[in-house]
Amino acid sequence: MTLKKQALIKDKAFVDGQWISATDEFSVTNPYDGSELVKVADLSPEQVTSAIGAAHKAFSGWKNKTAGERSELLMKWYQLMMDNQQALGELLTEEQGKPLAEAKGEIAYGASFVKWFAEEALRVYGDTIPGPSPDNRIMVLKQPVGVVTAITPWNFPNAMIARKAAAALAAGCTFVVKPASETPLSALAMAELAHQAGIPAGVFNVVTSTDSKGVGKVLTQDDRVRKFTFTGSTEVGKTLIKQCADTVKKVSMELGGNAPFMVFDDADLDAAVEGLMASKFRNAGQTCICANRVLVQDSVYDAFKAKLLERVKVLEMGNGLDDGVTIGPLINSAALEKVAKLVKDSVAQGAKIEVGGEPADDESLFFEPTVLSNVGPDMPLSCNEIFGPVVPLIPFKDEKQAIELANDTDFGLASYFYARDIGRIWRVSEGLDYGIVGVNEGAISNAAAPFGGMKQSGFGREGSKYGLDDYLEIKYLALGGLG
Ligand SMILES: NC(=O)c1ccc[n+]([C@@H]2O[C@H](COP(=O)([O-])OP(=O)(O)OC[C@H]3O[C@@H](n4cnc5c(N)ncnc54)[C@H](O)[C@@H]3O)[C@@H](O)[C@H]2O)c1
Ligand SMILES: O=C[C@H](O)CS(=O)(=O)O
Repeated sequence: MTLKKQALIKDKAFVDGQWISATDEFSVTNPYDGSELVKVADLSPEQVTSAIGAAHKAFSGWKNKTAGERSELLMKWYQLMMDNQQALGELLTEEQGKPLAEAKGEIAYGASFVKWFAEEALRVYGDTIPGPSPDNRIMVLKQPVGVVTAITPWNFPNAMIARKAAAALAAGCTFVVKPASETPLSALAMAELAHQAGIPAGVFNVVTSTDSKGVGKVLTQDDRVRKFTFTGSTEVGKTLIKQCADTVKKVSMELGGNAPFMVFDDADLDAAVEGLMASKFRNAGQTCICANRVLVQDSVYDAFKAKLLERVKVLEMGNGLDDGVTIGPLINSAALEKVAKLVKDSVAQGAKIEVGGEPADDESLFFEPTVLSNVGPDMPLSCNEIFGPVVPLIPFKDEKQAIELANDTDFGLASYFYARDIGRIWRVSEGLDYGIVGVNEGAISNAAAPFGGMKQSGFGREGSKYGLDDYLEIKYLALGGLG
């Protein structure tokens, strides 16, 4: 069923199957021009506690549905998302800024997790294990952990929620999410479609609030919550992990990144350029898996740079709703200032701007698509997650140095390299300390694959057959007296 976009724009939180208001409201704006889209209910921590109560109340009914019943409801949710891909995409572009083609792609990507886990819901298998004696048997049950709470970021306001909620609901858990206050509309539209799919009250709840810290404490410290999952910065993730400790919650963290993108002398340079364009400039560089450091072997450095500059120079900034626009605005002024400072400070240390290098103008949130050469591994652009459309080119001499440079970071989420020698492909793939390695591939996001990081990029995996594990308890039955 296709809805008009207006029917999907919600200004209240969704709790226990009801749209609820609050004493205060906050404004949601379009980052393209700063215009206000809508004012949304600004829930208090007390109201979020009530949302947890609703999820707690709904848990028994939801976990006692059959796997087939949960699967059917998730599949209906999936279909409604796809039926409304255009309207959901437009809504996402307006609140987040990414080009409409990317936004519609995100809707399909988020929906693919709902479909994937609708199918995985039917495969929550246990074990029978040979017993220690003739009258004993060992059995393993897998059961839903219970109430799950989540906090998600603004850069993928649909998919980061779908990736968590679909797994949680498939496992039989109930779910309360606080989306980023920059981009709550996509989450609220998802709630409307969950309701229309017939997902019962209290199973999927969206709490909107600007009180991140106060609401975060509720979502991480309420003892009725058995699992907390977060996607966002490493700094905030560390705080939230600590807040979960007192009630010993299961925790999963999808945090920051600093992805190396390596081009070896045996790479297909045209393919490497296309792979870099796909990875780096998606969402104007505002993704956790964007190529962040581009390491190019000396002998192909100039040829690769020339090919890259040709592609970057034709990128088009503008309103994401307009045809042909490939680069949207950054999310806010703080993000723009951060990117500009990283570039300025790196230039001051010797980096050379080949194209771009500045905010597009004095009023908007656009940063010019940028390439810098002669970037050192210790410069600010190399040591920080850029989160903008900026490519730092870093030369390297050999494979050993490339791997050392790539691993020289506290992060371990995504990495990429282009090479064609099979021995090199195995050596480099096994030598990289990252949860994800793109080999001759710059587009790595897929619901069938285990997404997640190592080191300070977090722990847990989302998507794939592994994605349900974080939402299940393993129960061991020791069966005696069977002789
Ligand atoms: N690993 C992944 O899958 C993934 C995906 C997207 C973004 N990220 C990371 O997220 C960061 C960018 O997103 P962001 O700016 O929204 O991150 P952020 O950590 O600032 O915010 C993420 C969410 O946490 C909330 N929040 C902020 N401070 C909080 C606090 N003290 N207590 C509770 N909640 C709090 C925010 O309101 C938002 O909803 C980048 O580092 C990026 O790499 C990682
Ligand atoms: O920003 C980080 C996201 O996890 C990237 S993706 O949506 O998984 O591709």
